Amino acid sequence: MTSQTLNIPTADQIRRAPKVLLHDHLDGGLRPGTIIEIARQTGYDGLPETEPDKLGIWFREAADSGSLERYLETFAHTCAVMQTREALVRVAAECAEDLAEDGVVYAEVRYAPEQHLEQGLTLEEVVEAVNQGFREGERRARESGHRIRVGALLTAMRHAARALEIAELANRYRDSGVVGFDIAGAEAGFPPTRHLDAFEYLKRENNHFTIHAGEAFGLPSIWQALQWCGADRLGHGVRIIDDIDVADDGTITLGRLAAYVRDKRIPLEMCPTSNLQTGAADSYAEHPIGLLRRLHFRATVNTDNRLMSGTSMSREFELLTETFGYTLDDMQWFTVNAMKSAFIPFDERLAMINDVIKPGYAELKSEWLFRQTAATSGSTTDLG
Ligand SMILES: O=c1[nH]cnc2c1ncn2[C@@H]1O[C@H](CO)[C@@H](O)[C@H]1O
Ligand SMILES: [Zn+2]
Repeated sequence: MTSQTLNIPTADQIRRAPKVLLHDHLDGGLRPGTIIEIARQTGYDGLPETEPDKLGIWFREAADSGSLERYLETFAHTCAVMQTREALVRVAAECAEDLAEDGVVYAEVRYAPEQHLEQGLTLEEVVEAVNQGFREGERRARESGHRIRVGALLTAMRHAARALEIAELANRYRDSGVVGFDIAGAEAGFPPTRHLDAFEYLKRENNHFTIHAGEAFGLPSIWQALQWCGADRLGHGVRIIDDIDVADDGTITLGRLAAYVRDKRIPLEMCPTSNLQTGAADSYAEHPIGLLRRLHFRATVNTDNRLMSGTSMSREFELLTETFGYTLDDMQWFTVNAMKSAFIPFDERLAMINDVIKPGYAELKSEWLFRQTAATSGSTTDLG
């Protein structure tokens, strides 16, 4: 047996390993208890449950519908309690804290400012409140011994018509906590080219954006996102699998689009559990991430919506480890892929890889080596 096949991480090692998250929705990751408290404070009486455990289960079950449209209906409740400055600061701070606690060292967290204006906040006030929350959460995480950096991605809703306005907002705050732009929401019937003006604007500004594509709709959506809109990354992108042919004898042939995605190292923000819930994949074992990793696509692992999917970065890696037998080396590969694909400047990404990620994994691997040596020399030392 080689070390490759042996250094499968334990759940505890997965949690302690430095992780990088590129695709996480702020309004998809609230603590159930927080939703209940803010609903009480602000007089929102539409919650389906008023006890935290039950509410958490309700979100997971309601999101487990097999359809993206139904999955998205659950966000009405989280957005309803994210309409005041105080609520946004709190939710963002808790998001940063929760991610740090889970071992995430760098995260890009997205939300749609246009969904937080119901009680009179302006777009700018929304962005500033969320930024304040992220800074507060980073500080609290540091105090409890965790190190995390969080950048915001501003999302425009693809069924609406505010993409250019939101892209301009992202550009205005690019040196103050906002690292890029995204579009989200129902995919079928809302092609990314509807928002071409926003993407062209951002390109002229040398700014960065990702596009949810190839989740609930197939190759045409991915093709438009890349070749018409010029996306730097793909949110999900799982349907790229439709352009990869695996013959009975195992021969693999990439179509032109899949070859382009791999050749150009286009990052795929993959979210396995979310994909199972919306019907974009049938099981973990059949999730395209297995094949895409083997073919060396620039695949990354993400949570999408921790509340609706009942997940975390550690949980996603545990599931992948159980399914595909991934080792610490695989986990490091996904993590370095993600860090390389982040929207912060190159020198800062490099510093994260060299100063945080590589030393973190080296330490975990040395624990494993030490345990192997102890085992072969008959020692019973338990390294915990
Ligand atoms: O997986 C997804 N696909 C498409 N849209 C999504 C997904 N998850 C969340 N949102 C949408 O993005 C908005 C801003 O965060 C959320 O309110 C939700 O409507
Ligand atoms: Zn998403």
